[in-house]
Amino acid sequence: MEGLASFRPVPSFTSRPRSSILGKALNPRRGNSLSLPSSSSSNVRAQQMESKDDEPEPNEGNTPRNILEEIIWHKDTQVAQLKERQPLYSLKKALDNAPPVRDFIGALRAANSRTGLPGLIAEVKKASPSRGVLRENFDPVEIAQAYEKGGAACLSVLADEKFFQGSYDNMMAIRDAGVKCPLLCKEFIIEAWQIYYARSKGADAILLIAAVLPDLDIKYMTKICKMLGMATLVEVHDEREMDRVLGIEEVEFIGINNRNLETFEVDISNTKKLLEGKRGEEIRKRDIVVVGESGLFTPDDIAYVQEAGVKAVLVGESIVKQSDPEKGVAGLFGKDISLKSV
Ligand SMILES: O=P(O)(O)OC[C@@H](O)[C@@H](O)c1c[nH]c2ccccc12
Repeated sequence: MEGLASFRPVPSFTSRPRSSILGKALNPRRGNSLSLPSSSSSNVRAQQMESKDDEPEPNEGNTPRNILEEIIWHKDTQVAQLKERQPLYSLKKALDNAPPVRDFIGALRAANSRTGLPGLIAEVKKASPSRGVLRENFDPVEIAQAYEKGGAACLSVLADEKFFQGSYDNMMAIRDAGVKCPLLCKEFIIEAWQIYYARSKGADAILLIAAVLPDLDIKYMTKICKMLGMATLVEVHDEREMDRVLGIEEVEFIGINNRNLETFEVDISNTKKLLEGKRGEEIRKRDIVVVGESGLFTPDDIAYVQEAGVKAVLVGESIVKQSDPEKGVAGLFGKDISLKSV
């Protein structure tokens, strides 16, 4: 597989990566369906759904097989357009004006030792493909400030517009409003260009999804983040992905998503399963910070994933839905974890 790593050195990166998910079946750049517009892909899907046959339709590689593929497909087209407007060389210049990077992992560790509970990455999330709109009156800055007051160590800000109704403007507005929590840019990253873009918009950390990227890309992108002073949260969902990611020595920050991004099923015992036995041992030995992600609603849920070995949690729905997200944080942990509580 031709990965990003083959395009090193970093500064001259211009080529497009081939992410594993694109390569699997539906790279829109390959085969007969170059840059298929989403409208036509949904037409194809609609036709397939009308089929009376229960057998899965043979996928010609011209329609996404699940939501994650659909998102990645769309992202691919979107990034190509953005890159044209702002090529890497000009993006790199813009980095000089970006706000200084904050220590994302350090903030989580500090919160963990301060409270004795997992550090909270509170997510500024308006909507998701699985849950629809979570909050109608959505003021990202107000929510971010409430999370911070409530004791969140870090924030995650959705940047994807089409599927999550997020934006980079939200991230910048939160930074400009004086919020001190380090920011994770919640985006579907398929190209190194996006990392520079996220940094230029004030991100302190990015997410890499193991289901989307081959190992070489994860390794290469992690190195770029390090060079930029950012943290890289590498997200896994199953044992196979965890083992792949543990095989990459640069990785020091892992998220276990309890939600399957292909089916949307959520099961918080996934965090426990992936931290059992040898995997957990290695994680402790390497002092990797693990984040329990998705589907966490109650103090019992937090205690359960903490017991499993996480030092941090990533929470969106349960706190963003509260009329007062600051109180939502206290409710989630079963106690006041704000700075004023100690
Ligand atoms: O709203 P929840 O269930 O608390 O989940 C938050 C976060 O884990 C989830 O938004 C998430 C985790 N990994 C992702 C990758 C892409 C988009 C979203 C996500």
